[in-house]
Amino acid sequence: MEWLVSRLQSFAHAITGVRTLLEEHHARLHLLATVLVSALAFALQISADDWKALLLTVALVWLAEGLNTALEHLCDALHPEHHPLIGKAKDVAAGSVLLMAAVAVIMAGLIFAPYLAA
Ligand SMILES: Nc1ncnc2c1ncn2[C@@H]1O[C@H](COP(=O)(O)OP(=O)(O)OP(=O)(O)O)[C@@H](O)[C@H]1O
Repeated sequence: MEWLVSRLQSFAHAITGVRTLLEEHHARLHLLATVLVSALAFALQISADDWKALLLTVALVWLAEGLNTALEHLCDALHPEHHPLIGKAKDVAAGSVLLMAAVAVIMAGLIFAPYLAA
């Protein structure tokens, strides 16, 4: 029973983490993009394989954004003062989100183009 309560508490913490992530401006943009892309995929009735590629891409963008946000909070807690390495760490994390978002745009183009052209 104690084990179950502890697992449920961990789950609740994870839900809190998702809510905290959604307070971020960029995460809200990702949410909007996720909803729009999913709506388009439903409307175009894309294949199961295309859904798999799309969901994996969306998940990777969320993973990058979540880790970026976590790292920002960690940096701010551990070293609130300005430091060049903190700046570098934040820039690299933000850069990986940017790269992943660019890949996601290309992926969306590759997936949707054949349906839109048909
Ligand atoms: N403590 C710091 N030391 C050095 N540079 C910093 C520091 N904090 C932020 N920076 C620089 O400012 C940039 C923006 O940092 P910030 O934490 O505001 O991220 P952000 O992506 O603008 O956040 P948000 O998601 O709130 O828009 C960083 O990428 C980094 O270049």
